[in-house]
Amino acid sequence: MPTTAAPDVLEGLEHFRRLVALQQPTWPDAAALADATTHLASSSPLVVPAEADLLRDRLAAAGRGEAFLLQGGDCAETFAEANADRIRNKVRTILQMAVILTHGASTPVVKMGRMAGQYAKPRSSDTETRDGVTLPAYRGDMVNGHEFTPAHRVPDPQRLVQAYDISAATLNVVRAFTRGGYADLRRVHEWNQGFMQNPAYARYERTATEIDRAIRFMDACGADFDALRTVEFFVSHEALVLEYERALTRVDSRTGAAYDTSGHFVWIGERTRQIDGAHVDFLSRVANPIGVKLGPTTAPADAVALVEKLNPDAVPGRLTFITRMGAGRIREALPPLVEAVTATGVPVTWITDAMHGNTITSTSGYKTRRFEDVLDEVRGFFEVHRALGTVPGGLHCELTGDDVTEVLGGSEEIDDAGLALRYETLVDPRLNHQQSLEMAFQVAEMLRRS
Ligand SMILES: O=C[C@H](O)[C@H](O)COP(=O)(O)O
Ligand SMILES: C=C(OP(=O)(O)O)C(=O)O
Repeated sequence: MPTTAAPDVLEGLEHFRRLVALQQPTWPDAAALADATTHLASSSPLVVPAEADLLRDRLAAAGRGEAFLLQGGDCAETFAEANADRIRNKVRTILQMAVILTHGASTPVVKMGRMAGQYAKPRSSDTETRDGVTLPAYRGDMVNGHEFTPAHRVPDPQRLVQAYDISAATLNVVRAFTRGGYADLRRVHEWNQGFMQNPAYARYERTATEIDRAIRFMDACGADFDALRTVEFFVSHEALVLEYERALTRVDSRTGAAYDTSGHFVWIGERTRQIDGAHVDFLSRVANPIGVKLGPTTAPADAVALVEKLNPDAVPGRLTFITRMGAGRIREALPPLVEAVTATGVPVTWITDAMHGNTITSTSGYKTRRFEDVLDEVRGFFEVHRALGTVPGGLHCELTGDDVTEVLGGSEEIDDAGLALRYETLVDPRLNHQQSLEMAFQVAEMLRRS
């Protein structure tokens, strides 16, 4: 990775500091922050530009309807859970969903984790109050600790370094699982082991058997299966804490362009997508494929302005709009945006985040979502694109590979009381392993029809 760059590129990467950056931690110690970012700036990149370029091509294919993006992972990764078992469970869930989608809809699936960097969260409120005590809100392990004590809630810049180190270790495990034989399609049955006792798993098992039979047939015909041993797997996170993203941005000697090497794909959240804000400015200057979340209040003119600023050269795969409207709003809110953006002639990949517009509080007080609402938003997303003749390019989900009980419904019918059994997320509720597979079966049918 090169260290030299045209001065205007480097200067441009600092411009965000003159703009309003929402949702940033209030770091109490400027010198400690400078130490941490200096350390990060001299550390190795987590991903390299060529990988980001490859992903851009894959997302361009998804935007044309020649592939489908599956992006999933925790709402907020935690340092404590960055162990091989949890990482494997997440990777396996995404691989299983991808198999279901590929098999069900005969479409190549681009696999991407919300992983190896998803350590910072925007919050509705800067503070949290419990029993009369008010402390800074938890903003993700990259910023402060979840434990409700004054010491844990103070933003600590050393956490930026820890986030980098743990992301590097996570990526190492992800690369080992996806390239070292675990992801070999011939092991499609093994991924399901121990999960046979409910309808989603039984249905997965039937899919796996069909794939197995096809592979054995091709094997008998003398096909070469080396390509099945590894899968392409990309990592992504919300580019929220700009000190972290800036410190990991490097200039590519091949082209002189800047790349944010903290992940293959980074996105701007619904709360930080202001056209004249720091986040949009910073990501306009890196060459990675990037995303922007669009919520139900997005005006068509806002979406068009984002297209013009973030993809001025109309590069296919450069810009993904991740819509998160809510099941009740998507059918009205999405069409004007798609129409306005389509009229610009700039290629954009549209994907649905059917989680963030559907958050409710259960009667027992848990932040949750109804599986049926999530599914209905995905349905609405497909309907809108089908009606407009545009392409539903992918699915963005908060999910985990574990048997948590955070989202209501699904074939196990998690109810209000059931939420208490294994509610582990630190911020937003995730689909569990089984709900994720159920979702994939439903989406495969929608994709096949579209
Ligand atoms: O996943 C994201 C959350 O919706 C976001 O961080 C806000 O959460 P909050 O409303 O609990 O602060
Ligand atoms: C905060 C998130 O989403 P949004 O910006 O859409 O609210 C998220 O995806 O973690």
